[in-house]
Amino acid sequence: MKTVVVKCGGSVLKELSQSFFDSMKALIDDDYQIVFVHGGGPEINAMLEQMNVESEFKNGLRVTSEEVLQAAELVLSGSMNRKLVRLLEQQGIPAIGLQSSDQGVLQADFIDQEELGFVGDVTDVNKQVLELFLQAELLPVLTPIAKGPNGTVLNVNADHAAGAVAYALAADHLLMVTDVPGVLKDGALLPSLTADETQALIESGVISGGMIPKVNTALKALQSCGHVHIVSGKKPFYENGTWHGTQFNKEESS
Ligand SMILES: Nc1ncnc2c1ncn2[C@@H]1O[C@H](COP(=O)(O)OP(=O)(O)O)[C@@H](O)[C@H]1O
Ligand SMILES: CC(=O)N[C@@H](CCC(=O)OP(=O)(O)O)C(=O)O
Repeated sequence: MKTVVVKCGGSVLKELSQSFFDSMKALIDDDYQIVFVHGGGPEINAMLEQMNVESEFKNGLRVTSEEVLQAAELVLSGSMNRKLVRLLEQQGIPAIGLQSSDQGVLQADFIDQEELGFVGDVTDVNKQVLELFLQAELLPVLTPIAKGPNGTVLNVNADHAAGAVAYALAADHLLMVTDVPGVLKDGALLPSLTADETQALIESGVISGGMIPKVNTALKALQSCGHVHIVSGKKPFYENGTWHGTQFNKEESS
């Protein structure tokens, strides 16, 4: 069985199109098993605004105080996870929502507690739990909240969480679904990128903001995962065995 890890950004969760779900069903028909990891950054921002709590990002990571962590958990597990599971079930795709700190589905360590607070990098994934659900033909839907050391709970960037899951499962494909058709340059889609080309686009500022953790995850994932794609959730991403969006390729050895 081939495995695809799908990361869905908060920017597009509300706008997933019917054609996106048709591509999901096409993958299932072609015998792929799927694990979902979702974000919810914009929704956490909205919640923090309502609470009058300031929030700051450093290198694409949200500085997470205890108060921010509570809001993030509330939004991610209480709202975004529920919405995504229901959407999948409405489409006839049996899914199960998992709060990833439970049973150490995701385990993480602090990145830099002083600088970032309760923010983690995934150190381990409880594959057994995921495999249990996959065997039962239930699509696991994971929050990017991890079990930290000494009873802590850590906020993980959802792109990084998806990369870690793809690595742990030795997934064949990592798909990062966002609100743009892929990596763009001057408005045009770049259908394929090597690591060197991607690095040059970051340095020239063509790739910026939220696209940076995404492409960095893509490059890291290439070390363990055969195929990495950034695609739009508003359009079909897989049709008749063909993948759309930007595909990342290992450098050709010279
Ligand atoms: N070169 C680029 N090509 C496409 N999008 C880019 C690029 N550079 C920056 N971006 C921005 O990255 C955004 C996607 O990242 P983000 O908003 O964090 O998405 P998500 O919530 O899906 O993780 C796009 O909406 C776009 O504004
Ligand atoms: C540490 C960190 O930055 N965590 C992210 C988790 C959600 C996320 O990554 O959501 P998107 O995929 O929609 O950006 C946050 O708090 O926003």
